[in-house]
Amino acid sequence: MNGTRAWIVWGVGVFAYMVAVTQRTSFGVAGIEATERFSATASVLSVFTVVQLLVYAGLQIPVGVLVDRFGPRLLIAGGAALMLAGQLQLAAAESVGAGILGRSLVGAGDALTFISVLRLLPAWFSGRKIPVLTQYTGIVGQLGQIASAIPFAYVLHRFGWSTAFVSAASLSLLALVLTLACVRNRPAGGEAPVPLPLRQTGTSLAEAFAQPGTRLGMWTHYTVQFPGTVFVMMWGFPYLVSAEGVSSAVASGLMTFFVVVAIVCGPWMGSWVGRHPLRRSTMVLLIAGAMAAGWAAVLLYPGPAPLWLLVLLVALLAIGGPGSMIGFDFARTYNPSARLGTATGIVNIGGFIASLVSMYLIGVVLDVLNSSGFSGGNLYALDSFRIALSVQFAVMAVGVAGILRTRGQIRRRLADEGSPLPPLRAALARERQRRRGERGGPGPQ
Ligand SMILES: N[C@@H](Cc1c[nH]cn1)C(=O)NCC(=O)O
Repeated sequence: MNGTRAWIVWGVGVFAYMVAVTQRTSFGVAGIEATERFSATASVLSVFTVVQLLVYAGLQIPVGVLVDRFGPRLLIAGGAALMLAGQLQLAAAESVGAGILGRSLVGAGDALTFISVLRLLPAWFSGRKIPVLTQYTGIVGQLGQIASAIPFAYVLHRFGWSTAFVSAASLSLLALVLTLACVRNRPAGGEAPVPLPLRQTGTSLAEAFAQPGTRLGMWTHYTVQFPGTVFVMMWGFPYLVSAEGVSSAVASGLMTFFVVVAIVCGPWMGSWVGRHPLRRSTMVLLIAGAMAAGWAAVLLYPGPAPLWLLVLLVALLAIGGPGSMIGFDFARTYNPSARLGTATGIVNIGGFIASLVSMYLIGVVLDVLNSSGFSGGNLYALDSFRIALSVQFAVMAVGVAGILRTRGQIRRRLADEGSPLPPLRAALARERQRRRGERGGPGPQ
């Protein structure tokens, strides 16, 4: 199944996703210009991002249902068309309302893209390649963030607002044309999943949600995706610069390091998941524990944290991106192909809901501490951030509880079906023997 054609289809799909990430992150780069163009305060500007993320999260389940019904090609093309329209609208917008309309269109187009690209994988590839390619899809997509941080920012500063957003829009036009020309839902002669009658769509959604594997995927995505998203999309920069006292250049360097770590870890995690499908949730819990330990170390450090500790924190937060992709692997392995898009949509909501809730709560706590006088007039004081960022432990605890509950349900089902999960110690011993065997040592006794 994995011929040249499959690589072309996946390559174009990933390009479309990378362009979606560029459009998603382009507005963040243009914050200062946006303040001037729309004569808006910081909180009005944050509405642009919140609305965009709300549209994105709100559309995940409808998009999942649509991708099962109409196939990924139409949705990836539709996503590119919406983002093209959104960025052109933003290029011309001169009022806050017109700008928010543009960002909403971008959020909607973005929502259509990622789960549709993931939906191409089981149609064009097989076996252990799928978790690895799932990781690569996420990784290559993140390069879109670099495209908005460097070339988009250059065009914005050199040629101005409208030229920059029209240039960004042209990337979506290219993605649209390439998708229509190269992407097919499945190989020629491949079996098309029988589309469900419309009235069964609700049943399929309920069945996807009732499957504990889907909910395990959703809680996985919820638990390990949000700390990195909150850091990169909203609070990381003000925290590093205003509270920890690092320079803007160092803060930018740490943000770039974040992308690099996610890129380096993804393939390794994909192949690990392919080899240990029964230990995926353990890996997720380890990642969550490491992220919580990283934040605890930084927040409890007396005074500003040393740079090495901030570097370690950023590395741990970055691992959450590839870690959250394990959630999609749960959706794929526990659902039949006909409702895979729906299940993927449910999973993808998790991390974005947790991110929105955390971003909002951190802002509220900072505001309350400032208006009570605790912050001494500095909204972004280190001690205020220590308290506000601790909100994330509570959000994460909810996710960990969800993971433990759903994985317990799955394990009980496996035991009832007569194939209980072997203890972790036995699995690790088997893995050691396998490695010894690979190195030419004595094989299993
Ligand atoms: N977890 C992210 C993608 C990712 C992969 N590696 C680092 N980040 C995710 O869920 N993405 C959904 C999307 O639409 O981007």
